[in-house]
Amino acid sequence: MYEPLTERSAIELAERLRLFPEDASLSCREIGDGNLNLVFHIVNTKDGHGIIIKQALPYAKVVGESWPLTLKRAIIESQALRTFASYVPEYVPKVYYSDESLSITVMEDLSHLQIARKGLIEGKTFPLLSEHIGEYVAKTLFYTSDFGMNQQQKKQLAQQFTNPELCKITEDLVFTDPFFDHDTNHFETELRQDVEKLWSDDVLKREVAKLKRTFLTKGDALVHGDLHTGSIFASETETKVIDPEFAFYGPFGFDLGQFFANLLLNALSRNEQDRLPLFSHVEKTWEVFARTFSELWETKSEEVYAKADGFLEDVLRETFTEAIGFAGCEIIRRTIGLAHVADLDTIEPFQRRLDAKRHALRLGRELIVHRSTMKTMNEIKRFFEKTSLVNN
Ligand SMILES: Nc1ncnc2c1ncn2[C@@H]1O[C@H](COP(=O)(O)OP(=O)(O)O)[C@@H](O)[C@H]1O
Ligand SMILES: CSC[C@H]1O[C@H](OP(=O)(O)O)[C@H](O)[C@@H]1O
Repeated sequence: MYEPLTERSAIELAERLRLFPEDASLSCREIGDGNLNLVFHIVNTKDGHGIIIKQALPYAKVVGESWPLTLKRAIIESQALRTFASYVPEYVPKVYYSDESLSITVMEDLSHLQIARKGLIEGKTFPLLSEHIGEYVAKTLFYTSDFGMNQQQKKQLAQQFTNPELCKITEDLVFTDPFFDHDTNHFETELRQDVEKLWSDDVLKREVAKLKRTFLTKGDALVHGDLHTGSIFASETETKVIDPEFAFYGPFGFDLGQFFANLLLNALSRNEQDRLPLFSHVEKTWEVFARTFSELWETKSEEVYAKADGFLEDVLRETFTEAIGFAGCEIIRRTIGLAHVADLDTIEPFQRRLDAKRHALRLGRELIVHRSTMKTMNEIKRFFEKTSLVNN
């Protein structure tokens, strides 16, 4: 049954599904710019109305057929979008249709918005981004956790979202390969000395090992699993989170950590005077997350220990520490691992790019190693400045 779609067969599929009026005149373009999947944008040229058909390939697009990858990720993605929509419909695209045998999700066209990473690289700030993402993360985590849903149902949901192949990608590419001399890594020859220093840093490795263990074992809630700024569409007023094919039952701090890291990666690409909006986004995301999660905990939790003195504070503290450590791993892997980010890779001139990447490696390390002693999110700015010192 499965066959990769073409622009022609994607239009035929849209017609068969009757997603447009009978007299529509459809055009289609494959616009996928991610690492893994095909994305078809189909538009009715008569009224400009569009839809998106996303299809998984049986391999990782960025590497090719030599890296086979489960098609099951498409059904995980459509089910995750639907699950998240039940808690935060305003922050996810509508799913119109999905088909497991074709590995497709047909969804709302968000082309009126811009991928946040692209906008941030252009210097935009998206004023509501952190407020929206803080609320999105708080609600999706709380409502899918043992605090916000029936604990028996949670176990069933966790089973449904068992996602071993995609988790393995993260275990390798985020938590392992960048910290060893592995052939998936790639980086500028000029960074070799800095990278080798990292590979021989036993203090760092011990801390990354603990973070990897947390990722492997801690099933707090249904996490998005790949919440970087390329997975977020935004405008001045709207925010939508796409691409949850890495969703699984993971630690509370994971999505926050990925998001913080990608904000900081953008800050690393900017001149000093233009970084403040990114630090503000990090602080605001945490503030909104902690406030929303606490309100839900106090008003909606059915867990008897939710009322235990200090328990909420303990959970928030643990989430905060995890998020900072995960952010450090994500910063390092996006600098020297397999999957880079345009924020760093497009910095010109070359010397400035190298400086920013060295800064990224120092910042990532400090966040990982000192995560337990950090008390407030505004300390991230202090670490950022401390690690920018040229003679560091
Ligand atoms: N709902 C959507 N509306 C408009 N464009 C989309 C939508 N979903 C994805 N895209 C486009 O396709 C690109 C790749 O999508 P993404 O889900 O990130 O794919 P991958 O899983 O391969 O990373 C996005 O960067 C965006 O340009
Ligand atoms: C071989 S997958 C590499 C990388 O790609 C994923 O991101 P995306 O699908 O959003 O481009 C994920 O971050 C993986 O770690």
